[in-house]
Amino acid sequence: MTVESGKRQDYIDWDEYFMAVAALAAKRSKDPHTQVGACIVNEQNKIVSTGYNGFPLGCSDDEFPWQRDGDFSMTKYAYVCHAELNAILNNSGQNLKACRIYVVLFPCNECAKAIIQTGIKEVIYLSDKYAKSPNMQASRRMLEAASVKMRQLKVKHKSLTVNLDAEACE
Ligand SMILES: Nc1ccn([C@H]2C[C@H](O)[C@@H](COP(=O)(O)O)O2)c(=O)n1
Ligand SMILES: [Zn+2]
Repeated sequence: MTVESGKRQDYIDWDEYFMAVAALAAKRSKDPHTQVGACIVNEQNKIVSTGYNGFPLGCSDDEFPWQRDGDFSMTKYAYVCHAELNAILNNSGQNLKACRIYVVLFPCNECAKAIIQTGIKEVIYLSDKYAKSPNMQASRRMLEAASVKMRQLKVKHKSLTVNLDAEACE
């Protein structure tokens, strides 16, 4: 491989770039246990939308519960809008047909339905920590039946640092 042009060699590839954008979106999540981000990309490798898990508009992060256990209506599970659904809903009216979705955690069954119905053709995920749960199994079953590709991303760069110090850019 020639490096005669002097081109940088340790740049991130498209998959890592879009997954890093998803991971950055996850940093906006207020969920104390699991922060998920998603990034939707079109066939031209342009970002169409991003999202992270959080409560719907008008549902205060300080008033609604972040608990995982107890009565359903007293847990976050009754209220949280998942990263993938937020990314789908945040898109400003573009057709998502043939897009890819990069997501930090494998999509649940409800998000899988939305992914399929919008025409997204590929799910690229990092973690599959809930793979054994019935809702992830249902999700996989639906995505398979709908011929949505699924791929766990194996990255070259496990950690990327973003420097927001203005002086570091000089
Ligand atoms: N693919 C996924 C899976 C989960 N989420 C959200 C829903 C919750 O806010 C959190 C999971 O919480 P845990 O049960 O791990 O305490 O992640 C999502 O946005 N997308
Ligand atoms: Zn979901």
